[in-house]
Amino acid sequence: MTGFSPDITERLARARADLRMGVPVVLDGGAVMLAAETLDADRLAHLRTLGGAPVLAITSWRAQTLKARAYDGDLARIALPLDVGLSWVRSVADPADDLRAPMKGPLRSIRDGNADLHRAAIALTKAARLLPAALVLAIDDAHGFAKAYDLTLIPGAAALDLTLSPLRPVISARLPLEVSEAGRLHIFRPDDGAEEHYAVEIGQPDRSQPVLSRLHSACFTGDLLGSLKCDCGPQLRGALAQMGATGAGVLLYLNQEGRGIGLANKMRAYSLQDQGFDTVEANHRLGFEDDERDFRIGAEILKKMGFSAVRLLTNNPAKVARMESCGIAVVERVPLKVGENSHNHGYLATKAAKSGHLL
Ligand SMILES: Nc1nc2c(ncn2[C@@H]2O[C@H](COP(=O)(O)OP(=O)(O)OP(=O)(O)O)[C@@H](O)[C@H]2O)c(=O)[nH]1
Ligand SMILES: [Zn+2]
Repeated sequence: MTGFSPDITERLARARADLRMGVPVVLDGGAVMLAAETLDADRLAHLRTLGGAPVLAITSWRAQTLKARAYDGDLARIALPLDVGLSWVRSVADPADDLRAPMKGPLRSIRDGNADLHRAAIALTKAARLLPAALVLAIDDAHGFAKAYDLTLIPGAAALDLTLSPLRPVISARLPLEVSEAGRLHIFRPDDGAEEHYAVEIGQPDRSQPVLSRLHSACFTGDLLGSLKCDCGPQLRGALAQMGATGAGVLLYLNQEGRGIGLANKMRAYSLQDQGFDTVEANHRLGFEDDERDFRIGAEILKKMGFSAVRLLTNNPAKVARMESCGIAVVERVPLKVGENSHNHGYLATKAAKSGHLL
């Protein structure tokens, strides 16, 4: 019982908002962190006055591109040299200028300190949809430090805890659509203050039978702008059309833009793709996994709506496996091959070759 005080989930939501503004966050367990992307000169100067040995925590993907050592598996910790400023931090975190100015180093990786706290710091920057890089300084008295500077304090372990925030149905209303007049839009809101997700229900699907279903990940560029770089827009409309034609279905619109890295990072990935990297390489150069989505959200919404079995519209076998592992039976994979063009041909081929998508 915390009464008026924010619980851990709510503190994490605050921490994400703080990091997006450039405000430091304190990790219980002994560290203060700042997101590399939103760091400014003033706060970097302040960090310097605190003494100690700040490190820039990056993922091993990013370290690989920078040819820096990653001693902790998925994590690399780079010592912050004494004589560097904001532009050094930015250039380690952001691959935009890698090709133009490849030398950031030599970068000295460290082995000491609490690796889990550094991991938590990176997880928080990802959750804030920023570049996955955090400046971290060990401190002795986390509680006192947070109080002195009026900073959000979170248990470091909470950022590493992958439990799914509960999702609550907010409202649903009738929504006649071009594909079917019997449409209904449901809104689901996570307790942790993150993005809402939507379910479009077509007709009145029988809850005791497998429902024709699509888990669609948000793609602002494809869904709304008609981008030719991917196949999302035609897949969205194609899935709805099939549901309309058969009279029943449920399309989940999951706000996990850019396979979970956010629109700004997706545009960074597009910019790298213009330099010749493919969709998977671009994610890795930025420091991300190739897919950062959490499909438990989709499974949770289906269960909340009373569905336990689906005929899943997808070309992605990993999606099928993740639904099954979350307790949703996928009785059939229904292929959804639409929207191939000369611009997205390479993208679709890369997904087939590297991500296991079926052509
Ligand atoms: N990071 C990144 N995300 C992309 C890129 N192109 C599209 N996306 C995002 O990828 C998501 C769509 O995922 P896809 O990999 O196309 O397809 P899928 O959902 O895995 O599989 P299907 O069910 O077959 O469509 C959307 O969130 C898009 O915003 C890209 O080049 N980089
Ligand atoms: Zn897309």
